[in-house]
Amino acid sequence: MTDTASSSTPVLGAHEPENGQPESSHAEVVLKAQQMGKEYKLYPSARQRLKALVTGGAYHRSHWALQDVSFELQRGQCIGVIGDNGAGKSTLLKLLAGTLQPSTGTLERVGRVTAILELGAGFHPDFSGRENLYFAGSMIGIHHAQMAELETEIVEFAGLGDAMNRPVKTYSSGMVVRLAFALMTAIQPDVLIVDEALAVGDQPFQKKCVERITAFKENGCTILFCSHSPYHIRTLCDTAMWLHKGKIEAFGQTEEVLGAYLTHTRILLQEQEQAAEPTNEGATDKNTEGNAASQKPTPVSARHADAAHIINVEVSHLLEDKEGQAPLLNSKDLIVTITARGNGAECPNVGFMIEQSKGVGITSLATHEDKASPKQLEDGSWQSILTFADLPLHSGQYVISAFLFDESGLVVYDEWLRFMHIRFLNPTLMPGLVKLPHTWA
Ligand SMILES: Nc1ncnc2c1ncn2[C@@H]1O[C@H](COP(=O)(O)OP(=O)(O)OP(=O)(O)O)[C@@H](O)[C@H]1O
Repeated sequence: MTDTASSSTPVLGAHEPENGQPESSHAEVVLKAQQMGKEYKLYPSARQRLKALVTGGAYHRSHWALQDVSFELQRGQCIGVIGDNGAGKSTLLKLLAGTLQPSTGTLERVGRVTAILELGAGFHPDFSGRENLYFAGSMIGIHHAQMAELETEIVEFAGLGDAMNRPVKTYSSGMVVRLAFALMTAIQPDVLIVDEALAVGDQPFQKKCVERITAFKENGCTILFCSHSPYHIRTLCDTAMWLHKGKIEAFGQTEEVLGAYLTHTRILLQEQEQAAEPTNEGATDKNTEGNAASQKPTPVSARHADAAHIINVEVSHLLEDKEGQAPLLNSKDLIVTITARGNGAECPNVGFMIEQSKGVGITSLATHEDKASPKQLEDGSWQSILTFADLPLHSGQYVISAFLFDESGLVVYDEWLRFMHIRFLNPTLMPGLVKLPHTWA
């Protein structure tokens, strides 16, 4: 694959203020992207690429790694960038670092931007670690005299001992990370961009890096941090950006965005597992055929031709479906309004059940059990509004059912079995299914 928009890509990069803009501690916004996009041009062969260069013709296929990305970063913010493989994270970081140019849109940056991207690629493999400090340092604007002052501190942080005098090509990837991180963070930048660097180092070194990043942040440095590790994102970042297929899917408080992303990954995993398993679910549950259409709320008439009694079940605060996903409950409270018709003047009872999407039951409730009869409406129908305040479920996908019983609660008149799938995001991320009432002593 080729990128015609970029020339050779310096991967350890630090950039001085652009447009002659002075570094200012008053400027709150340090990075501003507007409708930024990145197109990679893919040529079927080197010959086609050459032909395109010579003739100016279009012999490529476009691949938009990023599209319509707009956001602002403020001084002192620490942003975690998350997303599936190929979502566009590295491309975004390279654009922000200035090692790639956007194909569309604009990017404004203030101050010194330092990026730790593909580690070690800025080092000369035949030079020793120590020589590389001067070599790679000069490429990021640290001149010889300044490096002589910084050298001791960098060598100490890297903790490579005598290996500093060996050629970098003999280093393990962990050793390269140590050297690169120590060098790139020797001078605090205004914006620090880190792409997965911490995933390579060992635990004690990761801790040192986290401490340095935290200290930078406290000193007002803006940090962009791409990682597949929810732990690191949560520890370091106050804000998170979820990139999905080259677009911003969510941007906001870390817990919320991470929660949404983890739910997405769990659902993906579940779908992959289901696709891998031979399924006989259809035999056990005729109402959930496992396709996206069966997960959408459907009017009763379409659902059960013979369901004469339950007129409507409405769940409040549901966000619209996205790409065939179950709708998302956009509230901490689950509020369900069940409207039903009884038998003549009889006051019926209604029931409600929540299950995990795979059919693991969580709770079943009924008005006759709770001694909470439905209220009669003017048109003669009956209505119950069920509220689960501060829903104690963990993030995940759930399926709900509604039932209509007779006055005694013994006869089932009608049922909407697993008629609606919903997703719920609990901002607190904990493993498990439900947060049980509890006390600590
Ligand atoms: N130089 C390139 N030429 C063509 N396509 C590219 C190039 N670099 C990346 N891509 C494509 O752009 C998309 C985004 O890639 P990118 O590396 O930014 O994703 P990512 O989110 O960092 O993925 P990962 O988590 O796997 O590192 C992918 O489809 C990738 O195949």
